[in-house]
Amino acid sequence: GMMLLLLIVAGLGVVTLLVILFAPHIRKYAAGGVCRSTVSLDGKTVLITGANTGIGKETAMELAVRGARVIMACRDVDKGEEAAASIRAAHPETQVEVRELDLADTCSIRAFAQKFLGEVNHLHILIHNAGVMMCPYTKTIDGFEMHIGVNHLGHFLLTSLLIGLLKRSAPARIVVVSSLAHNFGWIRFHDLHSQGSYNSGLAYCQSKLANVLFTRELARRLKGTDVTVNSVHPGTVNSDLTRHSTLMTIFFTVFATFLKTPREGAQTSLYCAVADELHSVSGKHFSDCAPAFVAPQGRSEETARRLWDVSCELLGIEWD
Ligand SMILES: NC(=O)c1ccc[n+]([C@@H]2O[C@H](COP(=O)([O-])OP(=O)(O)OC[C@H]3O[C@@H](n4cnc5c(N)ncnc54)[C@H](O)[C@@H]3O)[C@@H](O)[C@H]2O)c1
Repeated sequence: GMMLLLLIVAGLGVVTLLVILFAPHIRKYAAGGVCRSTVSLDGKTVLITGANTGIGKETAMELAVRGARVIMACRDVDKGEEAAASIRAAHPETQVEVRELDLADTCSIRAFAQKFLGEVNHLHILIHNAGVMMCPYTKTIDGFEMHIGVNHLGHFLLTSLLIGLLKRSAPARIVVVSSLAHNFGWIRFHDLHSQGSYNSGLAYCQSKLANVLFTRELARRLKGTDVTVNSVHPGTVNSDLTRHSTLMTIFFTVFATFLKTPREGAQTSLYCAVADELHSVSGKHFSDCAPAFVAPQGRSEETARRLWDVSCELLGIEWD
């Protein structure tokens, strides 16, 4: 017994030593791709959802530094203003503005869009970044399950309201922040809102698969418009996304060295938003600033069309 304990302790010691020794290499690997484009965004307008924290805030800052007017659409305006102030403090020349948008409320989305359309003449880059992960079972104001409601349906409605403006501003790009988690999801058409049974992890995966399918179908419909749309896996990023799950929070804290920083996590969104070589690439999925694997269920045109129709029906909109 004593011998075994000693062996375990020694083993753990060796592993710890190796991790410490190789930490810089692990960091380098975890950091993943970097957006190397130097494109300037002077005169361009960018809209990004959930921009007051994590990946969204870093994405907003970088695009603003490149000269764009960046509109940060946030559920909590005070937190949004705080984030905007910290961006301005670090980069006084930037143009960042905050607007209220709650993706869990279609009235808020419509009010936001109406105001936005009255305020801006162009929209060149739209980034669907906001997301909720593994929250307890909750419904949006409109009665949608929170993950599918915010991560997919909210962004679906927002896009439908701004698509005319994007087309008029072409060339324009849409970036949908999905996840590797889409691999573990499937669209439960018989119970999209998990009323029968709820698993917060699966509900998240379903919504991130919906992001991939939406990207695919929207790209098909936008052919010939010079508006492109691509989806992104940002990497495993040390952010507040895990706030609803104690287990995930512990996991993310323990393995922090293996994770990307929000700044590193923003690179693939930035790449899809600005890289010259992607000017006519649409309907694709990216990770580490490179094309990435899409699960078979994310490649099904049939599922993508069906989800499109169901989404229109749930939102009470016509969009063809
Ligand atoms: N962190 C990761 O490891 C990881 C991995 C894969 C994908 N992602 C995706 O990246 C995106 C950004 O996540 P993050 O890691 O920066 O986490 P985060 O929690 O810091 O950012 C999410 C943002 O979405 C906003 N949001 C949530 N509900 C909203 C609502 N109803 N209306 C408006 N805004 C709302 C939050 O306020 C927050 O600002 C998410 O879509 C997430 O699914 C993250």
